[in-house]
Amino acid sequence: MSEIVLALNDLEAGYGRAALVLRGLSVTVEAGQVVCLVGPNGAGKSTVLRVASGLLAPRSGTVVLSGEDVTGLAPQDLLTRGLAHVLQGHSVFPEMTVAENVLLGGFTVRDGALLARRAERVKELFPVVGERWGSIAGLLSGGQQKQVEFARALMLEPRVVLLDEPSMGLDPRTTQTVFDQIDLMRRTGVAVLLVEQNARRALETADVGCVLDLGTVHISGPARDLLADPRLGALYLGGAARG
Ligand SMILES: Nc1ncnc2c1ncn2[C@@H]1O[C@H](COP(=O)(O)OP(=O)(O)OP(=O)(O)O)[C@@H](O)[C@H]1O
Repeated sequence: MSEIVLALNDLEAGYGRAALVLRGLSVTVEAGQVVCLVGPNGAGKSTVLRVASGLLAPRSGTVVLSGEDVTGLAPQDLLTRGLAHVLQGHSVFPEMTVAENVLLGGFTVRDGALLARRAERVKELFPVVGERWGSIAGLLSGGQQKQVEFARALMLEPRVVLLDEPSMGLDPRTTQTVFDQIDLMRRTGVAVLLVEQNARRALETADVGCVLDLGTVHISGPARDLLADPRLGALYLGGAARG
């Protein structure tokens, strides 16, 4: 078994005085593995990512990053420890250039030569980022902006990347590119925890799938098995499962 990079253990979390959204949820992600969370709207998928990245403190349970208990640390601290969160929707700074957006991701790197090497690496991984390096980010298409966000997230060479609905609003061809990039991240050894509405497409890319229901992991297993699981076919995959 590969190294467990991220372990979410028995999490309970919610917003204000409202009822708990997560009720004893546990998920682990290994190095070089894509784990996908699927489930109905409001199941708590984004909430899992918010707790993992420090945006929301859990009421109980732990977040363990590479063996270290990081529960309750701020997002900035988690980022410098190797956990990056690519939020839902577009989070590029539209008035800034692609270069400025990407280099922001390396904000803690003081060594200029190292920063330049990291920038070259992400340009290789995401060719469109290199091609549009000097362009104003807001002028790029949605799919291109998503790749700028991925590039920015990789500038600190994270061990784990949380991706919230990366294909949202993208056409099928661009969605394919985004999933190809997720596959590429995995092959560089990054652990990916992915939330996707497009459950079928996500499970086709993921190694492991977790179905959330009532604030906990209802079903989990190899993504390929879940794709063939009749319980999922009817509920989340838009019809009967393919055999
Ligand atoms: N900032 C917030 N304040 C209060 N309640 C919230 C907040 N964000 C989410 N919730 C509630 O928490 C529950 C889970 O939301 P969450 O966004 O995690 O679900 P999700 O599974 O990601 O849904 P979707 O697939 O629709 O994006 C929902 O009932 C939602 O209304």
